[in-house]
Amino acid sequence: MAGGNVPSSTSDKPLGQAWGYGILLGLGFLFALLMIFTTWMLKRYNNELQTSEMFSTAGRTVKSGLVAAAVVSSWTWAATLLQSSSIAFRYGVSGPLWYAAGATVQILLFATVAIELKRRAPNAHTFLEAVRARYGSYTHFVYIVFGLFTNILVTAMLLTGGSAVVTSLTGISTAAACFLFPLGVVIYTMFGGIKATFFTDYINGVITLIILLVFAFTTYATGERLGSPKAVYERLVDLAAASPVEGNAGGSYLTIRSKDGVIFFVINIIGNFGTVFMDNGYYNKAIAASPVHALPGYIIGGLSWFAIPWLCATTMGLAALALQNSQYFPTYPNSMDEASISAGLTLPYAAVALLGSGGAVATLLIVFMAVTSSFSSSLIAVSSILTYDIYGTYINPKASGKRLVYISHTSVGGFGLIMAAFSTGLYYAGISMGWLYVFMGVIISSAVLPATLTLMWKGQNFWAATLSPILGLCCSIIAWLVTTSKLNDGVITVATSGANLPMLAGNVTALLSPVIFIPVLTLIFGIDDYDWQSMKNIRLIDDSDVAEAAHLDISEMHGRHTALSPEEEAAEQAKLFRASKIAKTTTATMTIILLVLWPMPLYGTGYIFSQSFFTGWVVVGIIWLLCSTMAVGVYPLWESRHSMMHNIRCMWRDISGKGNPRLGRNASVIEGEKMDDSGLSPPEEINEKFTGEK
Ligand SMILES: NC(N)=O
Repeated sequence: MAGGNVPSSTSDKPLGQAWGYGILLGLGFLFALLMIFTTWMLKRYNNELQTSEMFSTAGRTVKSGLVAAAVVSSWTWAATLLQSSSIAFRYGVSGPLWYAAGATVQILLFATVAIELKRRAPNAHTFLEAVRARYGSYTHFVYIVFGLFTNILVTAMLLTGGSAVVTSLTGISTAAACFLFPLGVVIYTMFGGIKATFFTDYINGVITLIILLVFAFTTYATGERLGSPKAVYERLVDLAAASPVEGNAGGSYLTIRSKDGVIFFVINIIGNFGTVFMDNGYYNKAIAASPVHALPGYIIGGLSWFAIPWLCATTMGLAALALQNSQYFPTYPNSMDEASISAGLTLPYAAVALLGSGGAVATLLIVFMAVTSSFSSSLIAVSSILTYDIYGTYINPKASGKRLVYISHTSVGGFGLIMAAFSTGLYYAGISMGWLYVFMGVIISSAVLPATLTLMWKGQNFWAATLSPILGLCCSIIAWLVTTSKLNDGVITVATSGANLPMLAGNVTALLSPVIFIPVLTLIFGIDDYDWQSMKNIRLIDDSDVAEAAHLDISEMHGRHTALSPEEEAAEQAKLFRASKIAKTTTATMTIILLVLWPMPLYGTGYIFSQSFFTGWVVVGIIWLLCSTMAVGVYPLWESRHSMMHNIRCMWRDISGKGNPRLGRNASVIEGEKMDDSGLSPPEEINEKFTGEK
C-alpha cells in the first residue's frame, strides 16, 4: 500500500530548523553562485556564450565521462535513495535488486534510442522536434503532453520525497521545503542552461557517492550499532523468526523470492521505461553529447547508477530493519507507520539510528543533491519543450535567439514555482513519493513504444503514433481504477488505489496496450514508408543576434553553432551508424543479464542467503559503488584535464595581469568530436595557439 496519509511525526527532531533552512537556502545559493561564476568564466576564457543553442544543447560536444556523471545524477532521484530503502524495509534483500535492475535497463536500452535520434535528426534540440518533423502537429501535441506529464510526475516525486525528509529531520514545514528546494536550482539552471546541469550533476553525484560509501562502511564495517554483515544478518534472521515476511520464501528477509517484491519489480520496470523514454531530459543529454560519446556515456552511466539504489537500499533499508527495535531508532518504541514508509522515511531514520545527528546531516545533504540535480534536468527538459516545441514552433516561429533565451529563462522560473505549489497540494492530499512512484507508469508508459518506434521503425504510421498513447492511457486508467474497485468493494481512495495489484494492472496495461493498438492501426490505415528526410531537415537556431550583442563573432564561438559540411556530416553519420550497431547488441545483452540471468535463478530456487553469501553480496555492492565513483567521479576529471588546465592558466594570467585572457577570441572553432574537451572549454589546439603552452 502506498500513500493515503501524512507520515506520523516523531517528537524529537534530530536537527533544528536552522539546519533545514541552512541547507536548502545555503547550498542552493552556493550552487547558484558557482554557476554564475562558471558561466562568466566560460564566456571570458572560452568565448562561450549563453545562446539558445548553448542553453539547451551545450554545443553538442560533451564527452562520455560527463555524460555518464549527468545520467547518474539526474537518474538519482530522491526516490532512488528513499523508495529503494523503503522497498528493502518491506521485502528484504530482494527489494534493492528489484529496484536497481528494474530501473537500470531503461538507461542502457535508451542508449540505442539516443543514437538513433542523433543519427536521424542531427540538429534537433528535443526529441519532440523529431516527432513533429515526422508526423506533424497533432502527434507533436500528443507527445508534448506526455513529455510534460513525465517531468511533472518526476518533479512532484522529488519534491514530495525531499520535503518529507527535511520535515522529518528538522521540523520545517513541508510546504516551506517544497518552495525552498526549487529556489537555488531555478537560479543556477537559469544562468547555466544544460551546462549547469552537467556541472552540478557532477558535483552532486560525487557527494552522493561519498555519503553512500560512508553509510555502507558504517553499517557493514566500522559502526558501533551494527558494524558487520554478520550483525545485520543475525538481526534479520531474528526478525523474520519473530514475524515472517508474507510472500517471501521461508518468511525470510534474506531471499530474492518475494511475491510482493516481484510485483514491485514489474511496476518498477514499466514506470521507469516511461520516465526515461518520455523525459526529454535524457534526449537532451544525448543531444548535448558529441557523436562518439553518447553511447559510452549512457552505458557507463547506467552501469554506475545500478550500484546506487542497490547498495543504498541494501545498507539503509536493512539497517532500518535491524535497528528498528533499538532505542536509537527515531520512532522507538513504535514501529514506522505505513505512511512514513511510503513517504521514504526509512533512510533518514536508519541514518539517525546509525550515526545520530551526523547521519541526519548526511541524509539532508544526499537528499538535497538528489533533488536538485534531477530537478535541474527536469527544468531544462520542460524549458526546452516550452521554448522550442511550443513557443518557437506555434507562437513565434520567427523568434530571435535572444527571445528564445528569454523564454527558456521564464519557463524555468514558472515551472519551478508551479511545481512547488503542486507538490504542496499533493502533500496535503496525502499523496506521497511512494504513491507517485508506482503510479507514474500508469500515466506515461503508453507512449513508450510508439515514441521508440518513431525513431526506430519507418513503418509506423501517423494514426498508430498519434492514437496509441491516448488509447493506452485511457485503458491503463480504467484497468487501474477497476482493479482498485474490485479489490476494495468499490472503495477508491488514495490508499486503496496505491496498492500493488491495482498499480500492477494499470502499469502493465499502459506499456502493453500499444502492442495491440499499433499493429491494428497499422493494418487499418496502412504501413508507412518514411524516408527520414524531414527529421534530417531540422535546422540549428540562428544565434547571431546574441553573439552580436556580446560583441563576438558567431563563427568564433565555442560549440556547434553552424551546420556541418557534407563531408563532416558523412563522417559523423558513419560513426553513429557503427555506434548504433554496437548499442543494440551491448544493451540487449546487459538487459538480459540484469533482468533474467542474475535475479531469476535466485528467485526460481527460492534460495535463502547464507551468512557468507550475504557477506559476499554486500562486498560486491561496495566494490561496484567504488567502481562507480571512479567512473563518474574521477574519469570526467581525467577527460577534461586539458580544459581545466586551460582555464586555470587563463585565470592565472588574468589575475597576474599577463595579457588578455580571452585566448580564444580569434580562434577557429573546431567542431564535433574534434573538440578536445568535454564541452566546457576550448580544445588544446586553441590553447597552444594563443599561449604557446602545451
Ligand atoms: N530513477 C529512479 N527510478 O530511481
